[in-house]
Amino acid sequence: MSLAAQLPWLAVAVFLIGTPHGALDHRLGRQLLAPGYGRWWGAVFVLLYLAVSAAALGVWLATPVLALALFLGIAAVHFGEHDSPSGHPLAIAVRGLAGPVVAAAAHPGELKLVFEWIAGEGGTALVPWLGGPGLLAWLCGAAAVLVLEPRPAERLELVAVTALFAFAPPLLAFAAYFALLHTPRALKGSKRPGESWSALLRSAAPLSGAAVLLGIVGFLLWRDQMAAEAALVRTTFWWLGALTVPHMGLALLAKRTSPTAAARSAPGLRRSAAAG
Ligand SMILES: CC1=C(/C=C/C(C)=C/C=C/C(C)=C/C=O)C(C)(C)CCC1
Repeated sequence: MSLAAQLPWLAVAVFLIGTPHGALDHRLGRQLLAPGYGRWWGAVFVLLYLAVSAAALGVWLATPVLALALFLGIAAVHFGEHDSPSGHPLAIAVRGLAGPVVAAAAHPGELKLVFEWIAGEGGTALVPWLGGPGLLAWLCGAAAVLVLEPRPAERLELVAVTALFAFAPPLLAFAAYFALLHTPRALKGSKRPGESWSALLRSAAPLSGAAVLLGIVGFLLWRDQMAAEAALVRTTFWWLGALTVPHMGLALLAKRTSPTAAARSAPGLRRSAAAG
């Protein structure tokens, strides 16, 4: 499948299906901020969230290659925490890095082009690192997880995700992983006891709309400077990067102040908190 043909899938997976799972952050924000700021908690939340996102965007603008490397690392922790039930650091690293490392080994040419779109020409230099030494280290870690992990479902999921990134082209593989595995699981973990799916999605609607609007603005700004394909891919991953930083920071803060409250809003943390 050509890169251009993968783009609609990427856009649907990220902006339509994936957005609501981050757009529930205001619930955690309220728990954290309402006791101190009363009815002003919403304004404080929006200001802090935007400030952290803007700082993350600043890193993308100032040093895109470093930002891409950091993004891959941060995302690995995010995905690994959500998707490895054991909560063990090795399992987290192996699950979280499966996509970048396997895609770099199996589809180096295509990934180089995608990284060039995201971070400029320098971005391509990350691919041989990921697909060479990265792959070797990852294979050792994955072998250890497969031997030591007692849950067949976790072993099977690791094999399935590896196969997905090995056989499907990178952007399509990411779209499938994000829309079919990561987002449903994260949304399910955010559901409060007794809450219906429609109530959950209604609660995510305002911030989802705002976030998608930001994405559209980003795309229109980049579109003047590069081809539409590159603008869409750059916007998508910069946008994900800018929103993932406050999203994870909030979950971390909540975990420190109240592990049970955090567990209700962030499924990855529930597992880690439960694990210790
Ligand atoms: C750029 C890129 C990749 C990495 C994507 C990442 C790291 C996404 C992170 C998303 C997050 C953190 C979402 C939060 O909800 C892949 C899959 C290696 C291959 C295709 C190009």
